[in-house]
Amino acid sequence: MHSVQPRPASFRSQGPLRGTVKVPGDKSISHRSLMLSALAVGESRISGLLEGEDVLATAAAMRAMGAHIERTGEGCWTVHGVGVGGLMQPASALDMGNSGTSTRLLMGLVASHALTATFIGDASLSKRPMGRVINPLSQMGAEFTASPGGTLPLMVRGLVPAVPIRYHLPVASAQVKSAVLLAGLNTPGITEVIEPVPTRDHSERMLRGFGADLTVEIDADGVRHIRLVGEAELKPQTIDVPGDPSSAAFPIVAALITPGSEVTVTHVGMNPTRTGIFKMLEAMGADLTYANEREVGGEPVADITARHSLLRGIEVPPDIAPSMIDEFPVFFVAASTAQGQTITSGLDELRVKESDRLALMATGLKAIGAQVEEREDGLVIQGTGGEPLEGGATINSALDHRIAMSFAVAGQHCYHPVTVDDVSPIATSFPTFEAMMHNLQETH
Ligand SMILES: O=C(O)C1=C[C@@H](OP(=O)(O)O)[C@@H](O)[C@H](O)C1
Ligand SMILES: C=C(OP(=O)(O)O)C(=O)O
Repeated sequence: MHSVQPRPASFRSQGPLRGTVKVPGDKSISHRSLMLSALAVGESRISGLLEGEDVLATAAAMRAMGAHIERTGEGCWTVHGVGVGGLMQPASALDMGNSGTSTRLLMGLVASHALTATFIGDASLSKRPMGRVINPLSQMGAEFTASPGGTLPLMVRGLVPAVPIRYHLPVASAQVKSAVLLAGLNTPGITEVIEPVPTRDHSERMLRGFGADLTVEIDADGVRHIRLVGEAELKPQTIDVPGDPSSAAFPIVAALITPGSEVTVTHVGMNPTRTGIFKMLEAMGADLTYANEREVGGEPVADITARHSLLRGIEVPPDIAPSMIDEFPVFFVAASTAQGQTITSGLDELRVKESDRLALMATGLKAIGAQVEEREDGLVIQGTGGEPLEGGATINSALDHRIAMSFAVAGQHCYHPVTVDDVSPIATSFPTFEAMMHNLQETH
């Protein structure tokens, strides 16, 4: 896990950003590829795995529950799975670090296995709500002892056989959806998740890729009914993890707001449940072009080129939020230097991420001179019309990698340097971020 000592860093405007970069593998796909490989019988091979702390926490947990997981080269891993139903009692508490995805998805896996596991995490993760997965998993028969407010540390005792459920998602969350589906893997009968607003569908795609019997039906109201036949047998796979669009958003926004910039990010995942950020930036007038569009391991991929653009403020439709949920912090940075007003709403979920991302972004952006109104469920931002922001402040990033990276990007287009109080959490999702930003400044 990242260092206990905070590591502050300053980010300043250093002229145009130019060059071609590759961002690390998709975090969501990386977690799932380790989990499903660990449940297949035989050897799976993964390339392009994100070697960030969140994913390493998943790898350590799957090892602690019996899978053989080995790193064979940069981003290359082999996994010998134990089979669905074969997870073993871990010898000690599973340390999830900063990772909500690891925690919630693994709670699902444990819920239908004959074992008891304790989940612990860092100060940020220990504040995040787990009731949203405890509820459906309790209906399936798992037992929980959680800290007050349904938080970590918590203990899960799985039930075998678990009880299949039909679960209406009360919140648009791919983590909740995935927790229930993963619990359904070792549950007799059909586990169904009903999803009124689509969220990232990597679990569905990958479960099918591993040979699970999973169907998705979209009814007349556009509601998705995801049905998984339990007691599945998963077959080992070879997985090439595409680059993470959530990580690509940082150099792309940096290029869009910094005059004279042109940056290409190669091999970016373009799954339509993830590309809301690019659509919204384009709606603001961003010059984005896509090349080399192809499919990699069941996921669409492209190379994206971003050129400096004068962005115009927009109203973001709330139903697009799940497809850009992690990109709002950096999107707010883009809005702060756009022409006119950007209005966002329906973003209550941002208050329960690694930090309260609405509050932290509003406070931080105001501190560097942006005009921001914080509302209950969104921000309203009056942009500078392309002028740099003032900068010259130290930002509280509250153990949140995306807040830290967003203000690093903001620093590219400020009159005075922006200091981020602690950049060490960036290693949870994007260990090469600082080096990449440096390269984009140096290649010209
Ligand atoms: O399923 C996933 O891999 C994720 C789902 C999202 O969380 P929610 O399900 O809480 O929206 C996202 O914010 C997180 O970074 C990764
Ligand atoms: C919310 C995030 O991750 P997690 O929920 O896995 O901690 C994120 O990466 O922005």
